Amino acid sequence: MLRYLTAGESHGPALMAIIEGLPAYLSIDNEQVNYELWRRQQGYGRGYRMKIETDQVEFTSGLRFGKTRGSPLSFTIANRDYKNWGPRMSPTGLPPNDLQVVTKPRPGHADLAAALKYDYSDIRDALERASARNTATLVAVGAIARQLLAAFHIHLFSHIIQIGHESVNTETLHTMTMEEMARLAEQSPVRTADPEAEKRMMAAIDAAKEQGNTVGGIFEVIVTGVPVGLGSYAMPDRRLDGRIAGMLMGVQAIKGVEIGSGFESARQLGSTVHDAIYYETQRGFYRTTNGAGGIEGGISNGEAIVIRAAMKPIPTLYKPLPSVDMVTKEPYLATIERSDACAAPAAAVVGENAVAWVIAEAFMEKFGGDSIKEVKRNFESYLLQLKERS
Ligand SMILES: Cc1cc2nc3c(=O)[nH]c(=O)nc-3n(C[C@H](O)[C@H](O)[C@H](O)COP(=O)(O)O)c2cc1C
Ligand SMILES: C=C(O[C@@H]1CC(C(=O)O)=C[C@@H](OP(=O)(O)O)[C@H]1O)C(=O)O
Repeated sequence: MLRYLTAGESHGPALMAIIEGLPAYLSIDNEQVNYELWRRQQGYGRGYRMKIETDQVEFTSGLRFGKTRGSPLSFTIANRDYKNWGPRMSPTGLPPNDLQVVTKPRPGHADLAAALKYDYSDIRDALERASARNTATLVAVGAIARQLLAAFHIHLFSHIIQIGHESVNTETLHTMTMEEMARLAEQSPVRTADPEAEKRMMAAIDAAKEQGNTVGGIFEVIVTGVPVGLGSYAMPDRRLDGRIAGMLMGVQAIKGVEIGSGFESARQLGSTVHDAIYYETQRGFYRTTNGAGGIEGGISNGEAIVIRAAMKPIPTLYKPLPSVDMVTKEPYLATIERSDACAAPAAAVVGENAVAWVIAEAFMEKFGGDSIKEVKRNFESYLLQLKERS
């Protein structure tokens, strides 16, 4: 069983994670992990904080000479901004005399609900962990899972399909191969594969920013090379679609997830939605469409897994919505705080790595072994079983 746990506050000394259950002798390239962390920090619309941070993973256990040893793997990612917060975020000691507690909750953030739930007198105790800063650890965890998947030719990419009202032209995307889409998205400041839409999307972000506003978006994650058979219909919590959706909804500001034709499938007739099954001796079973998005009955069906997630606009607004001070109960207009105007391109990278984790978990459940050699043996034996049926 593969599992992980993360810890860390946004302006505390560091973020950290422990991963347990990786097979021994899996090669881990720390530069690959750093590359994913770098990708998460990019994206048009990000705020000043991203200029302060240069996220880098520092492994502290579980790796020797770049290979896992079957023991828990742990790492930290330093918060460079901590030096600017020092005593105000010190894990030990007393609060400084000049500490200003936060009592003004931002609509759309965790502030009010969390302060009431945990009985906090300082909203900072909520926002530090609620902050999407910790998506850095999630990305690093996913980047490690991704290296396991790559050993079995499973790959992922993501691209933005909508920012505010501006969406990609699906006709344009249909003329491209997945490799082209991935390459174009990688080069785009908003991570979209449609160069025409890119201009409109950047303008939408600029317009929101100028108005002291924020804007959300939709990203798509595509996973290729997943064999038939990950996940199960046997119990709801074993369904691959449910696990992917749960993981993505676990990311800050993600408010909707769909697999394949998703919400659109509710508007279409069954004959349009479902993917006909064909057979040829050379190819075995195959489909010519993928409305199911690669998952049927909670099980991967061998097609590419296609997932979309919707991100709401960032809650911290330069022109804030009305809210009430938790102590005085008086209405206030919040003081201006630095913030992202749009973080959907960054969220796409988070989504991609978060999905990698879920696929790796399901993969290890099916083919799990204590060494990478054992996992490969299990995997290859299953491929032979599939071949016998085709
Ligand atoms: C990559 C990323 C960056 C974010 N940046 C900010 C930000 O700068 N300011 C902000 O108020 N919220 C930001 N958010 C969103 C908040 O973290 C999120 O809305 C908040 O934790 C409340 O959770 P909820 O939206 O899931 O209800 C960001 C989210 C992500 C995924
Ligand atoms: C730090 C990150 O994102 C942060 C997420 C975030 C929030 O409220 O979610 C608020 C902002 O934090 P700060 O107030 O320190 O600028 C973002 O910068 C990051 O992505 O690494």
